[in-house]
Amino acid sequence: MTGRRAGNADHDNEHVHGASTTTPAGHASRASIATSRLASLAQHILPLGSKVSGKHEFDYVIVGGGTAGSVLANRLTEDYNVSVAVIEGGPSDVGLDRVLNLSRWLELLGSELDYDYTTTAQPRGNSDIRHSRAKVLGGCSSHNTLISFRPLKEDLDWWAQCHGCPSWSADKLQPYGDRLKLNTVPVQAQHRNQVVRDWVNAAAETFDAPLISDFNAQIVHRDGFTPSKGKGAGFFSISYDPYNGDRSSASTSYLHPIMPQAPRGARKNLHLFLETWAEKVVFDGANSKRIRSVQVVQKGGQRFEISARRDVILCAGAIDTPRLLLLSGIGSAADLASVGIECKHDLPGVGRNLSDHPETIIMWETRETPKETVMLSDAGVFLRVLPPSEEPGNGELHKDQPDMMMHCYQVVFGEHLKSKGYKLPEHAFCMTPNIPRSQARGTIKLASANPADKPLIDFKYFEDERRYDERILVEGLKAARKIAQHAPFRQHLVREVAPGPAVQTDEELSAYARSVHHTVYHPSSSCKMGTPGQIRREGTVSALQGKVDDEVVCDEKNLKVVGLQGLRICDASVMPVLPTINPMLTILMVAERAADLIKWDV
Ligand SMILES: Cc1cc2nc3c(=O)[nH]c(=O)nc-3n(C[C@H](O)[C@H](O)[C@H](O)COP(=O)(O)OP(=O)(O)OC[C@H]3O[C@@H](n4cnc5c(N)ncnc54)[C@H](O)[C@@H]3O)c2cc1C
Repeated sequence: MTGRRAGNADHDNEHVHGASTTTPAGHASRASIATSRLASLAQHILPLGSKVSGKHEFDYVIVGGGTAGSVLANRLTEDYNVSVAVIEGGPSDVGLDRVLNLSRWLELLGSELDYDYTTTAQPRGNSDIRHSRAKVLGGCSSHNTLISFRPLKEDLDWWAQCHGCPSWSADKLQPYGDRLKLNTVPVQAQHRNQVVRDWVNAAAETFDAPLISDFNAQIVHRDGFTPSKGKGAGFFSISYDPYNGDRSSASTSYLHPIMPQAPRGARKNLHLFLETWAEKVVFDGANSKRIRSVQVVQKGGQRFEISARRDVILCAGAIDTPRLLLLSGIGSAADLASVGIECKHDLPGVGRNLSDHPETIIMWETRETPKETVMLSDAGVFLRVLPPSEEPGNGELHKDQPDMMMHCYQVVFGEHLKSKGYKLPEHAFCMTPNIPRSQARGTIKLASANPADKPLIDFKYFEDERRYDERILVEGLKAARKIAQHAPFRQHLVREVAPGPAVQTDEELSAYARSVHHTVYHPSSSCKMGTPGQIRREGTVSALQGKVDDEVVCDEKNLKVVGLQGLRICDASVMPVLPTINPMLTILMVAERAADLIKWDV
């Protein structure tokens, strides 16, 4: 099995396509469709508070029914006097087994439910990475692996102390983790196989790292990785139903209970525009700094505007939120001019500061593939591989925190090995060292003024000034080899397939690591929040430190786009830097807190 497979024909979701794209204008024709399911779906097309005269107007318009968007849609509609529209590019996930069954996640990559972005050429990295981004209700939480970590205290305090975000310190954001609706539990006993059990023990014993039985309990209640100085190994916590393997995604947790099929029926103040693409945000004719509506186009080609009495909230993710802003004339005036778009609001930070967690891979041939698993990558290890003095920028805060993390895969996870000429075995075990605090910062720019053209995504992998990123991967590969020597785990391994025993020096390991590297699929920070006018305390380019940070896109107090009214952002793009851990729960928590800020209209 490689990382990608073409998706099946989507016969399992046809029942939601038509109804889900219904608009108020199309109400009568849709209601006549002769199925009770569609009739019930049609009920919530006339939300309280909206005008029905063919004009689509709501209190809030959320662009993107993904991870963060689902939380906001739920929380804002808790007040039945408030109407909310969600504009989602993909279909509903209701009834889609290959989405709802977590073990089938690999089938979704590269399918029609994936925007499947590519990158620009990466001179120091791998130019062949395809960045999956889900095109379905629930967004990436509907096709990811649902590994679920609460953020480290040190990461949130880093936002507060070093990145101009005092409102998002650990004491302010961490309590929102207790409010999350997902069912997050450590991988259950029936899903733990002997190979991964042996690997977890080998990792812990090799590095004298504690065995962690519940990562989130450790992070929230036991001082995280501080007592072990950045080390820990264990089975992950995953958001799933251990009984049947179903996803517990943002959609199943926050939207399904308030959609028409829910036992208690739909919230009538929630309107889902599915398979509807937001092309741009539209300025108010009478106020050049106020956003009035969103121009959308539906699958059938119907184009119209959806207006917000209060706010448009962009939740389209770290790639599509900056793309949408740029297409709307909000961004760097020079960059917009270069593609022939009139600049309506000069905001240079849009699409800058793009970050990711790059990972590399080391693979061994094994004799067989174990059967028990949640989703093929059930455990991980955190380590400290460089001395604290090497920690870039914020050494004090992160001196006792991990600087390298590895997932394991109990299958042949070899997309980039194959394309680089490695012959892949039938059975394999892989370790994938990644860079929790990568120093590379990239950009998202438009290729043209045509909204249909995919953007130019340049992560600038391994271009950081200090070459910190590649050193973490080199040390990660060495750590993986040490784990592989530990009994009884080593008895599962036949031979090292990639990079292979001939690759030994740091230079060789770095060249290999970078040539086959992949992504943990965590693009973020491309419309970062901060304090307008803040001075940069740290950054990857030393010459910019001490200068006013012109990359702030939204105000950390309220997530409003700097200099505009009626426009907020809430998704992975606002995090000023990625947290050390896999970010989904952090993004959900940001959305939970954003809902409060919006309700209180800060
Ligand atoms: C394969 C994969 C595995 C991952 N595994 C994990 C993991 O195990 N643990 C973890 O913590 N993180 C994981 N991640 C990362 C995590 O899922 C994402 O960081 C997170 O879900 C992003 O949330 P978001 O709200 O920013 O965006 P999304 O969840 O991507 O939501 C954006 C939504 O906006 C919609 N949209 C975009 N543009 C438009 C437009 N113009 N008009 C209308 N709709 C639009 C999209 O269809 C989508 O539904 C993984 C990601 C991937 C891709």
